Amino acid sequence: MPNTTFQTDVGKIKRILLKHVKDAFRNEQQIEQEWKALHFLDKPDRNNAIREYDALCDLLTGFGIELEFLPETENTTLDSLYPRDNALATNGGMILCTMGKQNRQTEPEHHNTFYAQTQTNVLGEITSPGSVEGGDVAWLQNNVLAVANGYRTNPAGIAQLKQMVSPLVSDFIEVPLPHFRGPSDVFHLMSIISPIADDLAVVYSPLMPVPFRQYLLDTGVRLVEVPEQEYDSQGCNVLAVAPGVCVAVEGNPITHQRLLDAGAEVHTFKGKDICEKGCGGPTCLTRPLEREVS
Ligand SMILES: NC(=O)NCCC[C@H](N)C(=O)O
Repeated sequence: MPNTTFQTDVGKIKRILLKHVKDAFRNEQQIEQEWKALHFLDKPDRNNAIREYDALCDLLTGFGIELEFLPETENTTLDSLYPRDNALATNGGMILCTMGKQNRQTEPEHHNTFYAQTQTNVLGEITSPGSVEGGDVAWLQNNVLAVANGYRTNPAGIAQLKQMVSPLVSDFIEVPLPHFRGPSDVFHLMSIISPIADDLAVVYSPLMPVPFRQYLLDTGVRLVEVPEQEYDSQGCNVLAVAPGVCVAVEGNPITHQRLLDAGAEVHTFKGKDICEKGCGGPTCLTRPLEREVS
């Protein structure tokens, strides 16, 4: 029997937490009121977003993944579509985040309710003034946790996280992020890397700190480079549903071909209204809860 683990971003996903777009984008009025303030690139079309989201759910179900859904909530914004950012998965339990983006502060409490209802263990919570967003945290091979230091995840949050996970990890790597487009932009660790298998990752090298990129190479990770023209269309944000098996948003043909050339399997979905406009790819849309050790 394969073992379950929470400390990988590439093991075969057994159970995943989502927030359906019909519940995150509750109605036209909410979309109209929020999209500019949240820095969406354009106003989402709710009906098309629902079609795209249902197709993504079908794709995930096709891999035998058990889907769980956060409920509709009055006090969350369009950004609650991206539950990866609200919580981290560890073998000691889930860690609730404190969001760096002010308009997302209420999202983690709904994860807490869900975890209580489903008897999912919670290890702890990042508390203010610390902030950590799940998109800034990735598991690498050999139980190494990489955490970005940027506009969404700050040193106080990193210190809390480090203390919480120290008995669970073999190493804890801090990755300083550049300013790039500034604090209003969404720029996470997973904007520059998506682990695909223990020895394979999709990366956007122009924005990677050299020591982090070198660490990956030194530990035997092959890098699939995202070209500049596919960065804004979430080319670098790819969800591994099993080692070497990827789910990616349509429209990044160069990255996808490079993944195929590296021996990966690529499954695409349409993400104009659920990915591109809100600046969140498939890793952001999903909070894997359990994976299998490969
Ligand atoms: N992990 C991610 O990259 N999440 C994307 C979140 C997008 C959302 N519009 C945000 O600004 O937080």
